[in-house]
Amino acid sequence: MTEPAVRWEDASAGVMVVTMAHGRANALGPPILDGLSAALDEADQRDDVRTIVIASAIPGFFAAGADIKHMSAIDGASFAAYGDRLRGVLDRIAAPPRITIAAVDGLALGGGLELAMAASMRVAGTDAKFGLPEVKLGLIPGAGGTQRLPRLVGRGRAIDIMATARQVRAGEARSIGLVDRVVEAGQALAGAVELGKELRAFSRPALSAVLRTVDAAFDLPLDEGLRYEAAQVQELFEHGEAKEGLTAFLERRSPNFD
Ligand SMILES: CCCCCCCCCCCCC/C=C/C(=O)SCCNC(=O)CCNC(=O)[C@H](O)C(C)(C)COP(=O)(O)OP(=O)(O)OC[C@H]1O[C@@H](n2cnc3c(N)ncnc32)[C@H](O)[C@@H]1OP(=O)(O)O
Repeated sequence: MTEPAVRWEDASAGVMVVTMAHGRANALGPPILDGLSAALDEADQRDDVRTIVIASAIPGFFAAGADIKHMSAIDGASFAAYGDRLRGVLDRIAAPPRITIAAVDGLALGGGLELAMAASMRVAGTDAKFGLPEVKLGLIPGAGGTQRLPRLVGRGRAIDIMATARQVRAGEARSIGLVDRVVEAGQALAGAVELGKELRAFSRPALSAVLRTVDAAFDLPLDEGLRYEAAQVQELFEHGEAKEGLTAFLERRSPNFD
């Protein structure tokens, strides 16, 4: 029996670990997209899943990008349909309410980096390398890379990385904002689960509001963004868990967030 391209398991503290294991490079073809979709469906049906960690079991690879073997064999209509499918899965990973964390050891290239950038945060081992080498194929990133990379690292660095097709090592990725935490080689999954467990102590509505308001900062003019932030914090104060958080502080105890 062939191993599933994607499997998932609970890691306690509301963390679900989704692991990709397809072929030699986790090329993002239908098996991985079907698996990621199924894992997200499972998480959507469970109220106890607060954080999703996405990792790879393939040595040396997080994911090497969209499946070139498939791409070379399809027509424009299929390319468009698959692109919509791939972007749809990544948009689900990016969307609140859950925090998603990409655990990257090895290579995250093309769609593999786009997958990692769709996550809320990225934890990388020192062996991780990142790149958007699509220009080598006569393409550009087509699953959010041209939109999410500049938001993370700025216009100039994004053009540099995409135009040179170069690989960015973990240390540089951390220094330019592409990666949030760097851990020892091979320890990205452990580091990402640890980060997910840290978040368990905090209010889920507040964490979800962090995602929504930060994303709004890129989509709204400042004055509208400030109004959106004000509305979100008011909502949390009146209908969220702020009363419990504020009371717990005054009573010098840990808050009991749901
Ligand atoms: C119905 C499905 C349709 C899918 C079509 C997708 C449409 C998508 C539309 C939207 C997206 C468009 C924008 C494009 C996004 C992309 O991601 S394009 C791909 C970007 N990635 C790359 O260019 C990386 C390509 N790989 C490499 O450069 C090298 O493999 C490596 C990563 C540097 C590793 O080199 P090395 O260590 O020498 O190992 P290899 O022998 O090269 O590779 C090991 C095996 O893995 C296979 N492989 C590697 N990458 C891919 C890939 N992206 N797709 C498919 N297969 C890949 C490689 O062929 C080897 O396989 P075997 O020969 O069978 O061992």
